[in-house]
Amino acid sequence: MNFVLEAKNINKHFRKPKDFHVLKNVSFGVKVGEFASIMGKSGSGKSTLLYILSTMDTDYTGELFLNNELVTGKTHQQLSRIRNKNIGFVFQFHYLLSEFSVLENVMLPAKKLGEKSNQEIERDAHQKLEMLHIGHLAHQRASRISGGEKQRVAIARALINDPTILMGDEPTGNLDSHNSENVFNIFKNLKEQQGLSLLVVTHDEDFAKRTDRIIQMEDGIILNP
Ligand SMILES: Nc1ncnc2c1ncn2[C@@H]1O[C@H](COP(=O)(O)OP(=O)(O)OP(=O)(O)O)[C@@H](O)[C@H]1O
Repeated sequence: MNFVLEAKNINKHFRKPKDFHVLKNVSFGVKVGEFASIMGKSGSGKSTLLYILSTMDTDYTGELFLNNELVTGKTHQQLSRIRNKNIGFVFQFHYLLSEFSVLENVMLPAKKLGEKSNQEIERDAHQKLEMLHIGHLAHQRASRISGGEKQRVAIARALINDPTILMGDEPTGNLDSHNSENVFNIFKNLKEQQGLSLLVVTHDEDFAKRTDRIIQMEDGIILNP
C-alpha cells in the first residue's frame, strides 16, 4: 500500500495534572491521493493526534512515517524543514499576519524554506491565489478582507511549498455554510485535479460524509483503522 502518512502504535500520555493515556496504540495510514476526515466526540483525542501527525508534537511513543520516511526521532530543526516542505496546515483560525498583504502572507513559508528566488515565490503565490479565485486580493492588507477570504488565503499559504499532504484542524469551524462549502470544494478539487492527499479533523458531518473515508475516534482509539 502506498501511504503518504502512516502512524504505527502511537501512544501519548499527558502527565499533568495526573497521568492521562490520551492516545492508545493508534495505527492507521492515509493513502496517496486520499481525502480522509477524522470525526469523534469532543475530547476523543483528534487534535492531539493531528499535532503528532503534523510533526509539531514529538512527545509520544510509536512511529510516524511521512512519504515512507521515518520522521520519529528527528531533531526539531530537521522536523521544521520536513514539515515546511511536505505538510500544509489549515487551522480553524487563519493566523494571517494582519499588517501584511495577502501576497506577503502566502509567500512567507516559501521564503522560510529558502529554495527559490523572491521572484519565483511571488509568481507561485499569485498562481495559488488565482487558483483559489482570490487573485484580485493579492495587494490587500490581510486585516481588510472577509473571514471566508482569509481562510482561502490561509489555504493558499498552506499550498505554497507544494506539500504532499494538506491537514486541517476544523478548517470550516469558524465559517458560515456558504464559505464551508467553498472550502470543501477547494479541498475536493485539490484531490481530484492535483492528486493531493488530505486529512481533516471536523465536527461537520455534512463535510465528513463527502470525504473518501471517515476515521472515527473514541477515547483515544480509532474504531475503524
Ligand atoms: N496539555 C494537556 N494536558 C492535559 N490534558 C490535555 C491537554 N491537551 C488536551 N488534553 C486532554 O486530552 C483529551 C483530548 O483532547 P483533544 O484536544 O485532542 O480532543 P479533541 O477530540 O480534539 O476535542 P475537540 O473536538 O473538543 O477539539 C481531552 O480530554 C483534553 O482535555
